[in-house]
Amino acid sequence: MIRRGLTHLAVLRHLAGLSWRVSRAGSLVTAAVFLVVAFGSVGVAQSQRWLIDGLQEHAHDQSLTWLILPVVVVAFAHVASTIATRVAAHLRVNLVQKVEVDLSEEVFGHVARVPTIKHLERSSYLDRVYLVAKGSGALASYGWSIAETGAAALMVGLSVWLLVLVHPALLVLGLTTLPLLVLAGRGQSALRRVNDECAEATRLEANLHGLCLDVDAAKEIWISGSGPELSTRADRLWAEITGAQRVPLIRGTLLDAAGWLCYLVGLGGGLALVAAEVIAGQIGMGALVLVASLAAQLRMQLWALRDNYNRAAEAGHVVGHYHWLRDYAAAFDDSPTPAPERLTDGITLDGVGFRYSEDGASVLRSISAHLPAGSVVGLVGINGAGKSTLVKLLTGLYQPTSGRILVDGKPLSELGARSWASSSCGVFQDFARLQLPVRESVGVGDLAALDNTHAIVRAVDSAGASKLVGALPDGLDTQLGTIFGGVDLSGGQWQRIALARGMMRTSPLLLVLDEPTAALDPQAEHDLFENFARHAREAAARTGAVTVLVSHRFSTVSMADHVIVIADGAIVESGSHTDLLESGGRYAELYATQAAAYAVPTGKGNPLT
Ligand SMILES: Nc1ncnc2c1ncn2[C@@H]1O[C@H](COP(=O)(O)OP(=O)(O)OP(=O)(O)O)[C@@H](O)[C@H]1O
Repeated sequence: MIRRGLTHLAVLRHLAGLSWRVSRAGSLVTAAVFLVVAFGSVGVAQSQRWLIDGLQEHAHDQSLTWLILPVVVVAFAHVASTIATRVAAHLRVNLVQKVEVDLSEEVFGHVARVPTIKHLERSSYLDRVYLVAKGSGALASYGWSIAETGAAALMVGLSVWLLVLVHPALLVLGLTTLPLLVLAGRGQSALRRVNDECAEATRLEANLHGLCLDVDAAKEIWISGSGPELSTRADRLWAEITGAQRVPLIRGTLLDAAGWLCYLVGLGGGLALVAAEVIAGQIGMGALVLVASLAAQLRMQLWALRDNYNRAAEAGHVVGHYHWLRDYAAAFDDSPTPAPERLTDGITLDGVGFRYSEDGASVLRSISAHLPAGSVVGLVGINGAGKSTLVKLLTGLYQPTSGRILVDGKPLSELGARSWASSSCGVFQDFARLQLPVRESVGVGDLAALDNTHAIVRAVDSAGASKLVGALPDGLDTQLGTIFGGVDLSGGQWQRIALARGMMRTSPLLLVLDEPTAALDPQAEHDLFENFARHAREAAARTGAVTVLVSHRFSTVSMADHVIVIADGAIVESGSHTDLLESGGRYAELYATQAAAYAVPTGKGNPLT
């Protein structure tokens, strides 16, 4: 409980800092106007009482000069309160919007700075990231919502106090406001719980609708005619979500109505009591006007208090998710030992096992192998054998569930995922099509060299993409992709751009090529490997880099120094291409099947050596 309170305080301090940073003057002026609003409405009621009491006191005076001051004060209080309320709302919205922009950047910054991908592949993590991103608007106004809740509570308190001054029994009217506040909060918190539970369904619904607008999915959706079905499924999900929200919404409305009923009974009783006192001559007419005026204001103040409280509670709920994300990202900040400058021994897999979730099946089992510094290692296996998963572990995107990976004898887990990520480069089978100008789409492969045209041209050349880029209307400055009015590329051309991106780093310790040539024609593949061979040799000479090559094409795999065959998550064979062919095992079997199907040439020339 105390820890939770401290967490909320820390987040509030952080938000105040953000607000101060985006606009000092705005923060100060908003706070000042906000105080005027907080005390303004009580001032209005009090000045009205002063005016009415004055009327009774001077009932027999001929001169009306005493009236000037109270009338001016009442008019001023009204005008000031109305203007200040509008100005405060405007200033607040303006300030909160600016804070929200910073906060959203921060949230996506946290997501981007996590060097692993578990949080992007696990639905429970994605739900929380989604809830933080969706709630950043509420979170940005957390401080103001609390302050406005406090101010509204103060106004309610002052109004009740003025009522008690008229007659102590009116305290009961004040007490009748409590059920309204307590009951309204209950309904909202039940709704928040349902929204959390529906986070996955909400993401799925948005995803299904998004598919209908996705240019890559459009072809399949159109040919299969699945568009209406996808839309129906999305609508069904939406109906489920709104159905789940219905019960807490109805419950909340009923509780709200019960709270207001309680207040109205108190108000009726209070007005009747004061009217009786006025008739009996116990108190003045001004008191009745004050009670009527305060009762009207109290209703507005209660609305404000309830709404602000709900907003603050909503933001407070997001704090938990926000803090989780911050902690999760910060856990990767410590890099006790940076990655070495170069590899001397290589990378060792020591009994590595892995499963994607605690209750899921083992995807890798007891993998032990040594990948010598400067070598090219091929990974072979049928679909789903575990090759890409092993690559994810080698690049530090996931931690092994059992066993360890050693880099020059040091556990990879101790190197710090970020440091190791910046020492790795590569291309993955599900490469990204970054719809940016070519120089950026390639340059982001090494952020430090993003403005280095020479480095970008070299990478484009290494990926065999010079001819492609030369033919584009603005060369390196050509915008890629049609979403932003640029040029679209073929699958193989996109893959070359991804390859160029993967070749931006010139001194990596680990090069990964996971199905790098799947979309390339045979000539392009041959050219690419000649270029790649040069890149790998240079990297091996400079840093002792290990190259891991995943491919279903045996003409490609045969270029590796060492081949590891994986089946059902375990190593079933390893050795050189020649040795494995001679041993007549699993590798030879797969090779023969492919040779029969595609007539693979049997030449053993290896451009990597
Ligand atoms: N993010 C994930 N969450 C859960 N299971 C996964 C995930 N990614 C892969 N798997 C499972 O892990 C197993 C191995 O997948 P992996 O992608 O490593 O195989 P692969 O050998 O690279 O296959 P392919 O040749 O088809 O690329 C498969 O059964 C797959 O369903």
